[in-house]
Amino acid sequence: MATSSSNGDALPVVDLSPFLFAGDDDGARDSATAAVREACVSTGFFRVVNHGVPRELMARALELSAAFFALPDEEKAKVRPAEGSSSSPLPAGYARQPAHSADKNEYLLLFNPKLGLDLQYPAEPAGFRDALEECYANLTGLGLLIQDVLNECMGLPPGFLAEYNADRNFDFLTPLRYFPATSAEETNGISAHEDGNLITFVLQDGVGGLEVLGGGGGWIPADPVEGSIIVNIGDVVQVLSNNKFKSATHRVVRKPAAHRHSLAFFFNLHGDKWIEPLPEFAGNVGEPPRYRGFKYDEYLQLRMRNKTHPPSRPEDAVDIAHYAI
Ligand SMILES: O=C(O)CCC(=O)C(=O)O
Ligand SMILES: [Fe+2]
Repeated sequence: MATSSSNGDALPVVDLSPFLFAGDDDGARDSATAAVREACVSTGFFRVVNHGVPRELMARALELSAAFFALPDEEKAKVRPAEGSSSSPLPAGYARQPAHSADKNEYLLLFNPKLGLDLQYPAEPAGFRDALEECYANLTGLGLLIQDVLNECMGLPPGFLAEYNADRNFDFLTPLRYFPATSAEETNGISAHEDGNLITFVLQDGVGGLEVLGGGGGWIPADPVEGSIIVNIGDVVQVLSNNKFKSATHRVVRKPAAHRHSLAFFFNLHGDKWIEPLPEFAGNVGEPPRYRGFKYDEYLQLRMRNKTHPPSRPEDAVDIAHYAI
């Protein structure tokens, strides 16, 4: 079976084995592709299994991440390239959300290890850096695979997205730690948002709290299922598809008495790329474009400003509606 909705799982589940192992018939690929398409036009959120990323690596990376975030603040603060010393697309390394932010988490922002940026990867705990680099490589491979599936779902010429999004230097990996909820009212871990990139992968520990906004307006839990990876579609795909494919609205609700750890990987477009609805979803089908064109880096910087200088009113944060026509 290519797809299933396993017992009690609120998310569509897509089995990627037909794409990874030779010998599978086209029918299994077609039904997995159809399941991805259905998820993309409804919520932009699904779960993948048999994705090829080793279970052992996922568990090891999350465990070492918990050990890193348990280090004293002054140790964590060392994992930060000096201001102006680095050429990363966004500020790399360790950061904690500002105290006045509604988001209650701390994170590492890690770019392609091949960029050779000093001090963005932690030296402690032992083995963490290796695990992160392995995750980076594995999740890049998964991004390339899902991108090809999306290309098919969108009915684009073969290899179109792979060529449009061929540069891998703006992808980033973020280990995150959410603080335990302190009261029944104070549970926000990450406010409802959409991701700016193409495709996001989330690996999570057993605590739970990630939720996606369903078509009917209710929040659907993306419960932890060992070995599975959560996939969500981001703004780049929503703009290219002229709103046909949804950039998933999601949030993290904090639980009492437990830190939550996750690893999110953002398969992303290079900042120099121009982005606007593709003719296949606009002019060619008689639809007006729903977004004006923009250089992607402008949007990335505006989004980072939301984090470093959170506006006092959440509705003033810049999101993709900024470019809507
Ligand atoms: O930690 C998670 O589960 C999700 C993180 C997230 O949505 C983000 O960093 O954009
Ligand atoms: Fe997100």
